[in-house]
Amino acid sequence: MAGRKVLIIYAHQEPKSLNGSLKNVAVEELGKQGCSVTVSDLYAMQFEPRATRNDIVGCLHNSEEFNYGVEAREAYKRGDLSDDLIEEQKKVQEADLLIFQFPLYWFSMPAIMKGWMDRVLVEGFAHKFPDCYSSGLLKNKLALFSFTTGGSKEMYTKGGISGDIRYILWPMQHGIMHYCGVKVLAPHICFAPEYVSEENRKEMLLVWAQRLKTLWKEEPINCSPEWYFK
Ligand SMILES: Cc1cc2nc3c(=O)[nH]c(=O)nc-3n(C[C@H](O)[C@H](O)[C@H](O)COP(=O)(O)OP(=O)(O)OC[C@H]3O[C@@H](n4cnc5c(N)ncnc54)[C@H](O)[C@@H]3O)c2cc1C
Ligand SMILES: [Zn+2]
Repeated sequence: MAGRKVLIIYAHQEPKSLNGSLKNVAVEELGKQGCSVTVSDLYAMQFEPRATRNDIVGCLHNSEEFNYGVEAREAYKRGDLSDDLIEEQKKVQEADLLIFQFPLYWFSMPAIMKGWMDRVLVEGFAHKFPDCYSSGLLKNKLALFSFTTGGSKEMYTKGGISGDIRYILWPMQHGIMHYCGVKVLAPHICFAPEYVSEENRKEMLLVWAQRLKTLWKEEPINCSPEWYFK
């Protein structure tokens, strides 16, 4: 929808990958709609995934015993987080929609993206207990997890060898985004792109472009345990 702001957090090393193409499709389609689209290309940025002392500029709140969560929270209050974190938080703050685009790594997101979650979603910025879930500090935003797999759709079913794909989404969608108050749109999954024909892959990109055309009319999922485990 024209005027909406979208942040794509993208984790793939290779621009020619299917993930790269899916990211390009989103940039193009949302751009056509008049959205302003920003991409955090994590590998290209050489984004630091480790949560360390380096994230805090200047003196520590407690220099005797380092506690990352406490130090990040206090540094956020003082405006003393490292520049890369301040930059990412600004992008998140401005966005109406966050799209996470990545290949599934060990039933999860790649470490570089998990590092983005660990470092950017600081207490005081994204959540502050009891301001979590429906009152999380990033409420009024939407998130969408768009990813590719090695395994087939059949493998990722309840009776399948890998179990329902929704089990994998619980930590990412509920544990991270919902915890921070973000409403979650249905995930977009391209199963096993390496093992299908070129034609099928082109179809996957078309389906994604098609979905994006009416994305702003979608209702968020009911992000509760039942959605994942019933
Ligand atoms: C460390 C690690 C852990 C993993 N863990 C898991 C796991 O737990 N579960 C699981 O299921 N999988 C797992 N995988 C597999 C991984 O999820 C898949 O390899 C990945 O999702 C495939 O996506 P890709 O973008 O990298 O594919 P690519 O190999 O980049 O893309 C597939 C093909 O699409 C082609 N392509 C790109 N653009 C277009 C276009 N516009 N039109 C047509 N074709 C195009 C590319 O050229 C390529 O030939 C793991 C992989 C690694 C490395
Ligand atoms: Zn939830």
